[in-house]
Amino acid sequence: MRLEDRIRDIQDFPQKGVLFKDITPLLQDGATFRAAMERMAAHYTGSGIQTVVGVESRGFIFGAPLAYLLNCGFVPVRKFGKLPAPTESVEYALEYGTNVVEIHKDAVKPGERVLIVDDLLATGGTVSASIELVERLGGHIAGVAFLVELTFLKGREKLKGHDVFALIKY
Ligand SMILES: O=P(O)(O)OC[C@H]1O[C@H](OP(=O)(O)OP(=O)(O)O)[C@H](O)[C@@H]1O
Ligand SMILES: Nc1ncnc2[nH]cnc12
Repeated sequence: MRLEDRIRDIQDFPQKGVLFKDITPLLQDGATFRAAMERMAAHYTGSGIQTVVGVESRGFIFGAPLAYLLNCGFVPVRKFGKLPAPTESVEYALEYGTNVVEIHKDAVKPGERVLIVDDLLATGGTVSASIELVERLGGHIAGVAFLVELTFLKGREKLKGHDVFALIKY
């Protein structure tokens, strides 16, 4: 099964010049969504991941089932102002704009082996901010996983020293 057959290109979304990779057709097809989750989980079986961190909002779609398959807890990294308890915050730049992400201060314990998950790696700003949040709490980044990597945006260069895995590369 070719996962990329169920990812569609939308030109000039959300702004002119951006070729948007739309993952909704993949999610819509149960067999393809399951195959994607099982392939991602297989990559981390036996790697000792203790917690999966998913990045709002598309990272939640992949992070929660991955945590379930790996028998781990799930921790949300959320956009500014959404988490109710005390948080750490980091500002970052996106392919289109800037944003702030947050994590609950008590969400990760020092030394915990954390896997960060998002749907897509573009410039790497979002995931770098998420790594910083986890590291401020003393967590160990055991891996960073994506459904899609846009290699031409060179986000991987921002993630040097980390184990980066993507199921589909463009
Ligand atoms: O590598 P980067 O350049 O940081 O871009 C990748 C990020 O951009 C998208 O999220 P977006 O902020 O559009 O939010 P969404 O998940 O709520 O759609 C995507 O889901 C990643 O989180
Ligand atoms: N080109 C793109 N397609 C889908 N999601 C994105 N997030 C950042 N850049 C993106």
